Amino acid sequence: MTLLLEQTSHRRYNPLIREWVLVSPHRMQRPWQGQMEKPAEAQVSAYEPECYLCPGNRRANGEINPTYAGTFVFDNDFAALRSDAVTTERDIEGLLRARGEPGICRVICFSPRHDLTIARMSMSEIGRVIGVWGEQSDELGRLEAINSVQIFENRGAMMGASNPHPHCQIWAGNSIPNETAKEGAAQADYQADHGGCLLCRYLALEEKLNERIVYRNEHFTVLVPYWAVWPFETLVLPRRHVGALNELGGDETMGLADAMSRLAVRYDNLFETPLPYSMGFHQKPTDGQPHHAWHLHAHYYPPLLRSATVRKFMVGFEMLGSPQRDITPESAAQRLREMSSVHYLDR
Ligand SMILES: O=C1CCN([C@@H]2O[C@H](COP(=O)(O)O)[C@@H](O)[C@H]2O)C(=O)N1
Repeated sequence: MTLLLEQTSHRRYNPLIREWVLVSPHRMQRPWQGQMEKPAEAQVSAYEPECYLCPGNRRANGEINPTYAGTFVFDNDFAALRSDAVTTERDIEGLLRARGEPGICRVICFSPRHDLTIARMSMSEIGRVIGVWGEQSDELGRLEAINSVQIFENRGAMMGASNPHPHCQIWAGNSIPNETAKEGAAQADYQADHGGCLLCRYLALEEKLNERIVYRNEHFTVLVPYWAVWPFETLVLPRRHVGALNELGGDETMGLADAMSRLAVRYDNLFETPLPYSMGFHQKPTDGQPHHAWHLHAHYYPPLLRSATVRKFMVGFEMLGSPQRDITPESAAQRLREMSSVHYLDR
């Protein structure tokens, strides 16, 4: 019996970064005697006296947080990018190259409540966070030295979050980072070669095939991309061709809030644990170019593979060859679709 291509080891192409992923659907049965992760606990107290992000508390640099009632934005006390970095360059024989990278890093607390997460916040609370993302992107993007605004959330200690208080980060820099540059070039080339938007065409194809859709509303679609690398990786796409968060209309903002909430609830229900992930928005660069081809989107990269304690590692072949995944994107999407829309803590 001849196997279908997707039933045995095969590669899938990611047109956004123009790289290949190895898919091994037959591999999930392998025994695991490796590392077992400590499952994340749902936070139970709405206020933690020792939390650097809770309202009214002292941060590590000695500053006192305001007793904020909604969101709270502050410049990162330990910023990875500094606004006083010089933009000189060094080039030794074209092999040793360096250049200064000025920028601004900020932290956005989603809520004064230490125990909330996107999965547990109300639509209006999430909508307010999205509004702040748009305002911050607009403010930072207008600065001469800023050409890229990267908003991202590391959720859970497993994904490097240094604090469980609901928050995210913004790194706004002078240069366009690697992944953003790759995706921008692929979208621009696709537009030039095919006369349309890569992600508009991809979304239309996925909705026609209906094999990897997780959730959709009038304005946003959540799907497991055909080329997904992380087991339950998802892509969140606006249905309208829009390039940045600050271009979303009011209904679209609430549509994004709905999509993020529904996805986060399904994620937590997957292994009945607050699912760790790193997520972020890819918006068009703020370098003053029009970037007509750019289609705003969010990537979610959760590391857990089979349970609350077994994660996927990107090591070995993934570091030396190409990313590899076991379960197929289609089966991951089906698992997420089947999850209840009621959070397991509300049952
Ligand atoms: O007092 C503090 C604690 C944490 N932070 C900053 O908050 C950020 C928390 O984000 P992460 O959980 O993704 O690490 C982190 O970058 C850290 O530098 C402060 O700026 N001040």
